[in-house]
Amino acid sequence: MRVLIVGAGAVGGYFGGRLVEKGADVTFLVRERRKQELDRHGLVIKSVHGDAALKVKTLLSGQPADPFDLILLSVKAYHLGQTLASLQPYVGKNTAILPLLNGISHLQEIKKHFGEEVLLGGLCFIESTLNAQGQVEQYSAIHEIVFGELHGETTERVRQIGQLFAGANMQARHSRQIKVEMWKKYIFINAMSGLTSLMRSSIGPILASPFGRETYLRFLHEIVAIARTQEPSLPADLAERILSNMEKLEPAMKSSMLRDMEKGLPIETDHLHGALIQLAAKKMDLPLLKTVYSTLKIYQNGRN
Ligand SMILES: NC(=O)C1=CN([C@@H]2O[C@H](COP(=O)(O)OP(=O)(O)OC[C@H]3O[C@@H](n4cnc5c(N)ncnc54)[C@H](OP(=O)(O)O)[C@@H]3O)[C@@H](O)[C@H]2O)C=CC1
Ligand SMILES: CC(C)(CO)C(=O)C(=O)O
Repeated sequence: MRVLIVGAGAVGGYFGGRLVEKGADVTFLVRERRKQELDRHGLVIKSVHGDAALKVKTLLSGQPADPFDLILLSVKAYHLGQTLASLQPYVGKNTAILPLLNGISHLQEIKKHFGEEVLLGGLCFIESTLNAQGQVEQYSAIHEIVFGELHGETTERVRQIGQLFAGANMQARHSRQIKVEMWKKYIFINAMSGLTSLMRSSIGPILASPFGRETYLRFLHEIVAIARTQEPSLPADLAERILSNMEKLEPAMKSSMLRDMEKGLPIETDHLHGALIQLAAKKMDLPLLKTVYSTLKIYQNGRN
């Protein structure tokens, strides 16, 4: 299976690197600066699961290549539009696109470009970032991809993708309910990125602060209320379940959004918080979600 990883950043670099380590046929679609970095130093992973320094194949957008069997999409949401436009030559009638972005609205955007057939549902659980040397740093025990057909069937291509990941130094799981799982991850990350970025803290001190737990639960309730209008099969007690899972996480855990803010980088608040507000009925009362979104927009506009 020929695999194209689009974006050799914290997510694409990590999972793509784990596939290269396994011996899979992997190419990274990158931009000029990242290409030079990878050509000069290789793809370096510093991880709690073991370090790696790998020689990798790269492709610059516009360079000729046959369509790939699988495209793993791992760019930030604010780069998606221009990235999709550059992918056209590499998408053929047998290509599957597996997006690993946080959020939901990118599914529509990908469909608009390439139609419904190519698109799989996907998400990942990993805590990783690129350091100043362009090395992938990966911190906590979890390093998992979840994937599946949006219609839920177990097709030949998802079987093949399962085989691709099998034996690599990472976890991968096929889901027959990938859309629901994407919504659950979206709710989880919406709340986690929102509050860790708003309070500029990892999760432990937030939950331990005087009204931290209460605020977290209220925020989750707002988010779950919107999500259930879109995906009614989500359980009514999801906010409580997510909070109880959050309490089991390592207290030092941060969202990738907070890590990006600490580096002064752009953030995905339009894609995560803004897109959710757009899905909400006008009459819904969303004080926390709107506070988070407007605070993060102040950061974003300040950068601009
Ligand atoms: N990091 C994490 O812990 C997690 C992140 N996620 C999600 O995964 C997605 C990716 O995040 P992450 O990996 O952290 O982001 P990064 O910024 O680390 O990586 C994105 C990469 O995409 C590259 N890129 C941007 N545009 C293009 C393009 N047109 N062609 C080729 N490459 C391009 C950037 O390269 P360049 O150097 O050229 O700018 C960059 O290296 C996000 O939606 C995020 O929310 C999900 C779970 C965990
Ligand atoms: C919370 C985490 C690390 C889980 O994968 C994540 O998705 C992110 O920070 O973007």
